[in-house]
Amino acid sequence: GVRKRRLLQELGDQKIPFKGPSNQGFQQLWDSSYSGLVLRRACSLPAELHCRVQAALLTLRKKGCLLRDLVRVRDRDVFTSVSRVLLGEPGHTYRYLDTRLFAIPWHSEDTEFKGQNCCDPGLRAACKALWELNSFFCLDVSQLKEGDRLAQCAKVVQETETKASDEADVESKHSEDSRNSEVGDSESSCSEHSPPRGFTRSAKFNVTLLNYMDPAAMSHLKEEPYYGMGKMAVGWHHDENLISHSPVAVYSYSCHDDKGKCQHMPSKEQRGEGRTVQSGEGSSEKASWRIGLKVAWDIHTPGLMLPLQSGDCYYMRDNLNSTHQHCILAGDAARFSSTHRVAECSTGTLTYIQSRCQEALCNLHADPETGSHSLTTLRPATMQHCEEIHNEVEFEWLRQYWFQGQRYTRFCSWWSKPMEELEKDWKLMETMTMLFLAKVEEEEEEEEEGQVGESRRDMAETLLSALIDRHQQRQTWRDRCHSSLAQTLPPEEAPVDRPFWGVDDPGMPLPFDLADIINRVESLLWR
Ligand SMILES: O=C(O)CCC(=O)C(=O)O
Ligand SMILES: [Fe+2]
Repeated sequence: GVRKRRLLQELGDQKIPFKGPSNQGFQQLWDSSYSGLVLRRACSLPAELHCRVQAALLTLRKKGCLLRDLVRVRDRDVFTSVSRVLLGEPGHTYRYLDTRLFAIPWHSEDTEFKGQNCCDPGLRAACKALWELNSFFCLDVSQLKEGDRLAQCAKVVQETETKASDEADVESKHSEDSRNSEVGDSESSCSEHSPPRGFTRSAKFNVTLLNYMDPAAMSHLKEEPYYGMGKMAVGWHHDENLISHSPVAVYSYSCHDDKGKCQHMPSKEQRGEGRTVQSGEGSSEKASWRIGLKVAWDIHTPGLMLPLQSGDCYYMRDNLNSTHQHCILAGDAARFSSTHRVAECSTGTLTYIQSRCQEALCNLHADPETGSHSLTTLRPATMQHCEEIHNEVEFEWLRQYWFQGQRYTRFCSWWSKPMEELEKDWKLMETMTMLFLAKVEEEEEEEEEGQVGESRRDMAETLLSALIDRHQQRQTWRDRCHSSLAQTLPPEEAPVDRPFWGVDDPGMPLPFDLADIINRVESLLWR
């Protein structure tokens, strides 16, 4: 907000310079200020992998899995301009812009045997292809060395300089690249004792966030404001929710018109870097997609702009993501990207939240005879812990999940059962809060006026702060669900405000609206 405004003010009408491959000093700039960026040209990936991945992306589009997210940016609801879907390790989630995405599990070799039937064979095959790409990236990133990076950089310049050259020239470079990418070859140049500078520890990418956008279908794309790089598909940002210093690997696929055909090697007319490039027959080339990079909060270092051909990959290594921002500049063709990440999942997996629920429910005792419930302890610290878990499961899981409508159950039922179970646990926690409240109010009656017991005050305060938090967050989710943007969604994608129940629902221990209860507990504390 403020920092950004100040930067734009300082800049006035001027633009900061940036360099692309055709500019003098591009390579030096890359080496000096963007050394964490690595480009892997399409030709250094196995051809079958390209074919499977590209077919998978088209399948996911055909099935309608890619959807725009209704995220929150500075307290405002906005749709992302790209459509997305998350794939990843079973039970993993990825949180960005106040939105938790739930991964469709990629069906790797080992999970296949467990006979899961959560999605149809076509979708399963697509997920598996992206898992294979993920495995390729895990290995490739861990093998990257300074030498490789420089070799790759040299090629960018080389290829740009010879852009007007014929196919034969490109063919020869392809074979050069595949030699370089052989494991044995690169191992021999590396001493085991001293990993070269810039060496990245082996990365285990646990999710990939897929992006898709067809610029032709977008009525308005923002202009890149600082450098004048052109129309942005994704504005300047750091990737959120990652293990610090972990790499990000991106596969870029721009699909040119003949659909379904595997085009991992860009044809001649697809290699241009911008509209300015003209090819032989007088037909103007299509503008390519580009990635923009800038040093965060710096208006002196020139920006870097890197055109991507279909099938190209890039890595953001080391701390590039934290020291720099990146944006995606739209080309003419529709484009997919698969962005592989090491998500920070300490509080973001299904097993994590399930075990949290178990912790809370330890404090709830069910009488085996009557089935009636009671609390095991009333210690404020324990109760606070339980109420926090209650809020966590409600707002970080249930409401996040249902806010995204039926989108998960439509394609893949993997999350359905776990979500039902989490909701059952949550409902037991509603019972716990009800019992806790009853205790706080009952002891009130037993005590003499004017004498407020310390422990009761503690209990009431603990309860009150959890209830206020819950009340406010329920309101925020109600607002998000009923926003004018949410109304524009078709029924199957529309946000669902769940859990929600009416005032006279006999199955629920407490009302949805907590205003009355909050008032009661507050007035009890004021005595
Ligand atoms: O599409 C890309 O190349 C990267 C998109 C991106 O920056 C993101 O999804 O965070
Ligand atoms: Fe990003």
